[in-house]
Amino acid sequence: MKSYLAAAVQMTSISDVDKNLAQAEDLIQLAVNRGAELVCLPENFSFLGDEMEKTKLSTEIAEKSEKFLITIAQRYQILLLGGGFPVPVANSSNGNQGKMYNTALLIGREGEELARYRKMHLFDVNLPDGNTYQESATVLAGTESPPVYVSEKYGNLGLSVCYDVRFPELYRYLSNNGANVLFVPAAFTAFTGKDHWQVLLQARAIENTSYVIAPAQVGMHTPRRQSHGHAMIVDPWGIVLADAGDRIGVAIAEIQPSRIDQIRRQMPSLQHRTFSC
Ligand SMILES: O=C(O)CNC(=O)[C@H](CS)NC(=O)CCC(=O)C(=O)O
Repeated sequence: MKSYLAAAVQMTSISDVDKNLAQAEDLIQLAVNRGAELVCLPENFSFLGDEMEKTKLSTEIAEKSEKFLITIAQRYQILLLGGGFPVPVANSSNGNQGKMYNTALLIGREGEELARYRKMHLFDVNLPDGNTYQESATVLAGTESPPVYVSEKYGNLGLSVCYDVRFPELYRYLSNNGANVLFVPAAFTAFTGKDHWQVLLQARAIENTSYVIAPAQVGMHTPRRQSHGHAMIVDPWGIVLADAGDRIGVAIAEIQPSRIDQIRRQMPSLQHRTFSC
């Protein structure tokens, strides 16, 4: 496997799907012009706004998001991760009427679906800044373990979404299943992000001796909702290779398979595990 460039996109999504997809394409084009072969979009890339509006529009958002990912992956001949968008729950029964899965989708260069993951951990948290988040009001938690897409060319790509990053067992599962590049697409809050975001990403990278690619939302989405930004790529030693800061843009870094092998030799902690819970 040769080295290649990966990009973590940082954008400010709002409640206008077409505008968001146009912004996403601009940033993808920027990344491709700089040589990226794997491009990752954050959670809520196609819609970030009122939860009720999201529920109402979920069929349209899902269709437009999937079509966009397929078209753009083919157009630019890249691997493209859509880091999270709502997909209505099929055959919903009893309490699940009208709910959706927060879905991440990885698409290949020919527009083929490579992996799909439904966010397992839902963000139901009251923050001290007065904001309350109740993701489970509109979203159903996924019940299938996250996938690892095994690729000769790009490494073994493990999927996750945002709040999942606080649950190290999910990433241990991914690395147990061969993952050495971990995706953490996010819309982290400004409040939690300033203290937790980078630390959590570096921890997941170090403890799994894996690359972490973390695209992010940034700035104000609604008058009350602000995201932390700092889309980044972390190497398997925990070093931040690229950080998009607090503006719209892309974080680009080289993924080197030889570096994964080298660090796993230098720090063989994955081989020294004795404890299982
Ligand atoms: O609210 C929306 O509009 C869309 N949903 C999200 O952005 C998701 C679920 S609420 N956000 C997170 O998971 C933030 C996690 C986080 O910030 C942390 O773990 O600290």
